[in-house]
Amino acid sequence: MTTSTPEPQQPNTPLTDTNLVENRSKLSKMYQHYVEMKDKYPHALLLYRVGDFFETFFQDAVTVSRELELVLTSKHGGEVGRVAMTGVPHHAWERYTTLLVEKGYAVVICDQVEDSAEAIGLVRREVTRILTPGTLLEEGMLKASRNNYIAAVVIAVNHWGLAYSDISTGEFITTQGSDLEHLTQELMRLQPSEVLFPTNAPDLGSLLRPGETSPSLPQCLPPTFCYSLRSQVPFSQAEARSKLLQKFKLRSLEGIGCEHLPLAVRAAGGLLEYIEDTQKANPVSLQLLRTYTLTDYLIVDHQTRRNLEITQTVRDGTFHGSLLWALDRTNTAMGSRALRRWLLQPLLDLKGIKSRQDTIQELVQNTPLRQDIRQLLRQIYDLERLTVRAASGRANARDLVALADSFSRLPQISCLVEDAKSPFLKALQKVPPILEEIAEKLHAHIVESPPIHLKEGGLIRPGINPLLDERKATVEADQQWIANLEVDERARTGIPTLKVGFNKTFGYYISISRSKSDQVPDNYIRKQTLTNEERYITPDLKEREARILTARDDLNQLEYEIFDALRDEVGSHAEIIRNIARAVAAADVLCGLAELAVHQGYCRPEIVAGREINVIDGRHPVVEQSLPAGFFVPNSTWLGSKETNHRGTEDAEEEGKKSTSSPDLVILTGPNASGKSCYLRQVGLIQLMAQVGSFVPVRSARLAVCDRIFTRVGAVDDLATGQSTFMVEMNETANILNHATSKSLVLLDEIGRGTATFDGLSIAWAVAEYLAVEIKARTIFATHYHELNELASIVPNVANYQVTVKELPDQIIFLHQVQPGGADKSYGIEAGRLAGLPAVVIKRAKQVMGQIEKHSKIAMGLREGL
Ligand SMILES: Nc1ncnc2c1ncn2[C@@H]1O[C@H](COP(=O)(O)OP(=O)(O)OP(=O)(O)O)[C@@H](O)[C@H]1O
Repeated sequence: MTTSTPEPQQPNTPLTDTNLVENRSKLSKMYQHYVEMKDKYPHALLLYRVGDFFETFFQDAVTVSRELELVLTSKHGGEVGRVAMTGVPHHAWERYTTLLVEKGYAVVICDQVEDSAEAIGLVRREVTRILTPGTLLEEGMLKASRNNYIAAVVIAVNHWGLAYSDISTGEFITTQGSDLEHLTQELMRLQPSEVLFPTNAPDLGSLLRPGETSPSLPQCLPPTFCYSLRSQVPFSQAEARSKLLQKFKLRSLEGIGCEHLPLAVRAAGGLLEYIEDTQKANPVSLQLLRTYTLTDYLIVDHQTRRNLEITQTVRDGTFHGSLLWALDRTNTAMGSRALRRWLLQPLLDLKGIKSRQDTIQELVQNTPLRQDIRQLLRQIYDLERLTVRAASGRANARDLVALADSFSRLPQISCLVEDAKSPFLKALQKVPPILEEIAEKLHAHIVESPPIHLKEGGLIRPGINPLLDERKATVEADQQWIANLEVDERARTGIPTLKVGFNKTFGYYISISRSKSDQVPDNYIRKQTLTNEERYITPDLKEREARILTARDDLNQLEYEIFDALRDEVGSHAEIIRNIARAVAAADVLCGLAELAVHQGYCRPEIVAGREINVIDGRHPVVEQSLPAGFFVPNSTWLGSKETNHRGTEDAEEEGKKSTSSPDLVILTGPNASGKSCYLRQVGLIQLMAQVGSFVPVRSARLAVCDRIFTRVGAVDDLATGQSTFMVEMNETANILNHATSKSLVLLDEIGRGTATFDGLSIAWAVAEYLAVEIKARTIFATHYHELNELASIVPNVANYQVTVKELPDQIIFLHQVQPGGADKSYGIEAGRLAGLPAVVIKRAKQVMGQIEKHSKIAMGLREGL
């Protein structure tokens, strides 16, 4: 972000930059205060409360007017003349602020903190909240089905620390690593809305919007995120550590696993300081910090996540058509967020995978149990976010009723799972009794449909607080007196059109048409004359009115205090609620996966030791759902097994008994659009789903756990980094060859297409050979280079498969079947014909191909040492 020297302005044009105010004492008092506040937050937009509006002035007014398409106007700012101004109604601040934050701005809310009627001189205003993309808590600003992460990064040479939090759920996690590439990958997994980075650079304090760069940011930080450049101080080891100890009331960080991870501690401490700084009046309630290690999870890098379309499609970035879309049958917002997290972080740990599988299996086998739990889950609100709102004093009465309603469902769920055997259902067998007590109390205290506003009464039921009831009775009696007044006075005065009314300026009044004003009794005091009516008050009426107004204020205050105490009580049990919320979220994910398994015919994969990937009749979970039922052609996969190989052919049972080994690397050929990419992704998705603990779209499967899944799919120019198609392809391939192990699954869809045919073919050959011979990674290599089929005759752990088509005289029928053997034709010219290339071009292409085939003889031969 750059700051430029402002241009001098014409004398009569409104000031659009605080830096243009040469003598601040010439500003009126309110603007002097505004400018003082603005100095403290030069990189944020300052929304300043003036009466019923939040107003922005000077440069902020210009920005807000441009970004929100609001009228830019001006106001008198004292002796300096007019000042640029854009305002939004105060009750709609959330809507406008959300738009600004979504555009990557930080917004500072400077609100009135005293009643303007009681203020002596300038109304006191203070910063009550700073909103940045990563620190949102307001319900309307967050997406229910995904976490809103804020991350902090500390880099020391080649090592890094990364802490992240979703303050709307209280999740707070840290880790440390030694390869900057891993840091990039973690950030890409998390997709944080904001990343803090400590620096001493001059642009300290800036919030860089996506795409904006700064020399302070190291290359490994992807430019697609918002970055907050923060001071180094809170990120220092001493500051950060003591901040964490103090926050979590600990004597050492040993118990949470990061005492010896200085970079993780620095990132977490710096993040905590920022979170507290932005929340001001209502400190956020965070869970105890947790430490994790990257090696605890299956590594799925960003390219692979993208290629396998885990959370969004490659083509247009939509959720519809992604794996998450195909698998999500959850019934709660917590479950939906958890499923996303699980898919982005599959497991390596066999025990973890099996306990998820056991739970799904129990739910698949017990349909009434599954359906009853799902029915109850639908009635459970977002416990995670509601709890944070209660604990940070932000929940309204509807939030507390939602919590109470949800707590009341928990004992019903626990009854349902009373006899359950699997770990995730057992976790719901015991509901902490305190939650039932809280639910009862909340239901007893708060009315069934409370209003949104907390300070206007109508929250608390009668019979809860004698003082409250007494005051309510007095107000009601006085209101009744006023209600009767109209009837009584009509009788007394004999004026049938007499009315009692109320307005904000005069309060209650008696209205009489002017023609009858001569019949007005002596005790009426005239207050206002309109065209056709006279308005009067009486001392009695004013006395009642004063009593009602004061009593109503007291009443509302008392109701608020009772509510506030209830909210605090709920907040004080945040930890207990969170534990149950976690259990509910997991149960929801697993119920959803079980439901999916039943409806889509998924099976439990057998997770085995070793390197085997053995799938009988696998299907692509997303493509299958997009096609009419029964249209998807299942295909089997056999990789990496040294022993029994049970194949998915007709005589599977027979073959299953044979003791043959399956290849490590498969060369997959087949015409365009025959289904190679689909098959490749299907294998990756089945493996990933299995490591999430889900059932998978197969007839049966034996799968060993992978340490990483790599994909290299398609060819796209990376315009953002200015890299050519071929360079992107080579970078990705290099990354695979440098990191894959014999426990990895590598899925390659075309290598070497972006360069001259022979260069491309040579690279493809060498890459395949290296993967099979040196790394022995389980690999499927889809290619149009049939020459690669020769590799199988030279290298023993390589096999050829093809996606078959049926060739008719004037068309090709796609069978989408993967079978042993290599395709001898690519049908590329045929595909061109189908796409509508002119007949003369097709004819000529066939001639040229004939010539090339006649003269070309490529002999790969043996690699040295083979
Ligand atoms: N097993 C299958 N059953 C039914 N339809 C399939 C199957 N596999 C693929 N398809 C359909 O065929 C279309 C083309 O598949 P895919 O993109 O995988 O072909 P491809 O061989 O990779 O083509 P290209 O070589 O041009 O990239 C898919 O969009 C899908 O609808």
